[in-house]
Amino acid sequence: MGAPLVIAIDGPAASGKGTLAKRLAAHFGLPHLDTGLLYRAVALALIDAGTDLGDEAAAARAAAALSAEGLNDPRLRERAMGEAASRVSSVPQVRAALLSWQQRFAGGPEGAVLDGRDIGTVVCPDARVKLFITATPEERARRRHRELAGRGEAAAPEAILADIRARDARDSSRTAAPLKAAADAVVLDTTDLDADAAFAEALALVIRLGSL
Ligand SMILES: Nc1ncnc2c1ncn2[C@@H]1O[C@H](COP(=O)(O)OP(=O)(O)O)[C@@H](O)[C@H]1O
Ligand SMILES: Nc1ccn([C@@H]2O[C@H](COP(=O)(O)OP(=O)(O)O)[C@@H](O)[C@H]2O)c(=O)n1
Repeated sequence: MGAPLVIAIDGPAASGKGTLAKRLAAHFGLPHLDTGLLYRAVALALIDAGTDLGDEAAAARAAAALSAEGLNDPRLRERAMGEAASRVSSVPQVRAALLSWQQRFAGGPEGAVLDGRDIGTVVCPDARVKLFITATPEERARRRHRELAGRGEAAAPEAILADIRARDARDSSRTAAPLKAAADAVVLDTTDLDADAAFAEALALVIRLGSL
């Protein structure tokens, strides 16, 4: 078996990083972790317990108690959960509790594909391949709107754009592991690429950067 292939994929909301991560993982036969689900699950645990999302100690306890089964709840994909996850994810104790989980996942013998906000900067700083996926806020809002509508969750497109802008601002400005491209990440702007074209570009980058 060759050296493990760890692929770190970061980027803002609805940039397409999860779609790419899933397809790359399938292509290379690697396990995939959508790390946003961990933060969404912490937020959902607080909501289900009727606890204020601003209660940092409760958020840290929920992060420490997280179980893999909790990540299958379909409510995690709801629109409000992205915003709630963004709030709890700025708590350093929450991030610390989830870090070892993510690093254990990435440390398997074949490697792994992880997508999130701080994979290339904090979780897997030694990843062989780091991609930072972007698209304009308007295009990301269009994608998220289509996705939510497809699942029967209707919302005004302008409200989704406002969500995306607010989340970008919060995720980029927080002190703990802010959203940003690692210095050695390659940026892929998918604004004018459909999902297949984005995958073709990402695959070519992984092959080149990973010397595969
Ligand atoms: N390049 C693309 N062009 C158009 N739609 C896309 C593209 N990439 C992903 N999508 C769609 O946009 C939505 C958000 O993609 P997703 O991968 O979940 O983004 P993220 O993980 O960055 O939040 C999904 O419905 C997905 O199918
Ligand atoms: N590695 C990560 C992943 C997500 N998050 C947080 O969790 C929120 C939800 O992430 P997500 O990836 O599920 O959201 P989308 O990009 O799919 O909308 C983000 O807005 C971040 O605040 C994070 O801080 N670090």
